[in-house]
Amino acid sequence: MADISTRDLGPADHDAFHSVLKASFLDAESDEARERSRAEFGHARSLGAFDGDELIGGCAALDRTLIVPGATGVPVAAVTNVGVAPGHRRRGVLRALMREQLRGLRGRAPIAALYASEGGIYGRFGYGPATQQVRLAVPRGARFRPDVAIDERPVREVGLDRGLAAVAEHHPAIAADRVGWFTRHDEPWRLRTVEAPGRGGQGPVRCAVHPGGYALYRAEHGWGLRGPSYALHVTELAAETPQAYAALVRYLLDVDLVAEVRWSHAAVDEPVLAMLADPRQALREVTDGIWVRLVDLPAALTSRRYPMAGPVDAVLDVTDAVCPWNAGRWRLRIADGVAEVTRSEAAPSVALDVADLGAVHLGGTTLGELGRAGRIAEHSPGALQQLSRAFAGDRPPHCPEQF
Ligand SMILES: CC(=O)SCCNC(=O)CCNC(=O)[C@H](O)C(C)(C)COP(=O)(O)OP(=O)(O)OC[C@H]1O[C@@H](n2cnc3c(N)ncnc32)[C@H](O)[C@@H]1OP(=O)(O)O
Repeated sequence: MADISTRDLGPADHDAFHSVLKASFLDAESDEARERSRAEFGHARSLGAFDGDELIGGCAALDRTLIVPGATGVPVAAVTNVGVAPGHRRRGVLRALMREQLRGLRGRAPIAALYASEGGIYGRFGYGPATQQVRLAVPRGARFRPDVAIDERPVREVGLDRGLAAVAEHHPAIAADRVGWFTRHDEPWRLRTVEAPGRGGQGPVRCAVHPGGYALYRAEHGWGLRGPSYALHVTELAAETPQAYAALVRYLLDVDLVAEVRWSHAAVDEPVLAMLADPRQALREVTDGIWVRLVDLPAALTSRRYPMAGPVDAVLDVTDAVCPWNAGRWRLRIADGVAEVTRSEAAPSVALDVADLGAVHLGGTTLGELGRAGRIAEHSPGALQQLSRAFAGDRPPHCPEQF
């Protein structure tokens, strides 16, 4: 590692960074992908690792706003594009990048969030899995329960411009109380989610709009001996009322040629699950969603609310091997759902790692379940249960967006 250095990347570094990322993910390079990447690079803060003059690894962070418990939008560093060239791995390059990135994020965002390519990587850097997502598949024509009300106003297929106008119209109101959703004002989302070519045989993004919401989806063609067996892949389906949601799902479930409608980022409590007459028609696979890291512990814990909490006065003894400014004892007082966090010398109520606080930050994972796994030491009887309730949310957090 002695010969490895890190520094911020500027526009002149883009092409080398892009090549490292493509090599890291075993992707082919193309002019189109490079130009899309250049546009996104302009919105990100990117960091490179160099072996001499050669760029051999990097990572990036986008300045975004995330809805956290209490329905507050807080700044978050959305970490993405992490890669180390295949010939330079397992020599500590990622470790150097993560340390430097987190040092640089201090003072800019109280938390960082990312999707992990592999589940074994990021816990050691203080990230904890904070949301879950569901891969969901529902067969064409699956019937709704008779009591499901559908807003009968029509769903229409529209072009991308009108589809994005519908997103702009509906998304702010829908996202406002959805913990784990990003606010949507930004080009990176459009570049990554809408304009990127479909993977695995999926076509371009199509838009279906309803007066109360929208569906963005991609079609994957398929023809079998018994006839067509297309799949529709939902990129994002959001509606302001259950009736408008039902109208959009019904529309997708009834498209001709299609065998199955699939979500890759559905919520654990995706409403369609409770709408089906036969819930077994929905096949589900649950995976981790976004991982959260407290960059600045007191700023993070005070930037969210604790709607489920009674009064709390506890001392947390926190380990943080990567960001030493978070480590040590913190007194957490919560009153009326609002937290105050100060340094403390008092005896700890519980001892835990900063990654555990990241995991519970959005109110999905609970301190109780981490405690039952032996990850949290309780020094004051009852403290763990009290804190577990305080951090919990009333609905599973969910991030519908890949970044
Ligand atoms: C947010 C995102 O963008 S996620 C995308 C991450 N990128 C990828 O998956 C692309 C393919 N992989 C890579 O580019 C690289 O293998 C990386 C970035 C995952 C790791 O880079 P490296 O420089 O090899 O990691 P580094 O040597 O710093 O390892 C640090 C630690 O992580 C561990 N580690 C590294 N990669 C992995 C892995 N894939 N699974 C489990 N542990 C891992 C190392 O063993 C080491 O452990 P230690 O703390 O016990 O010593």
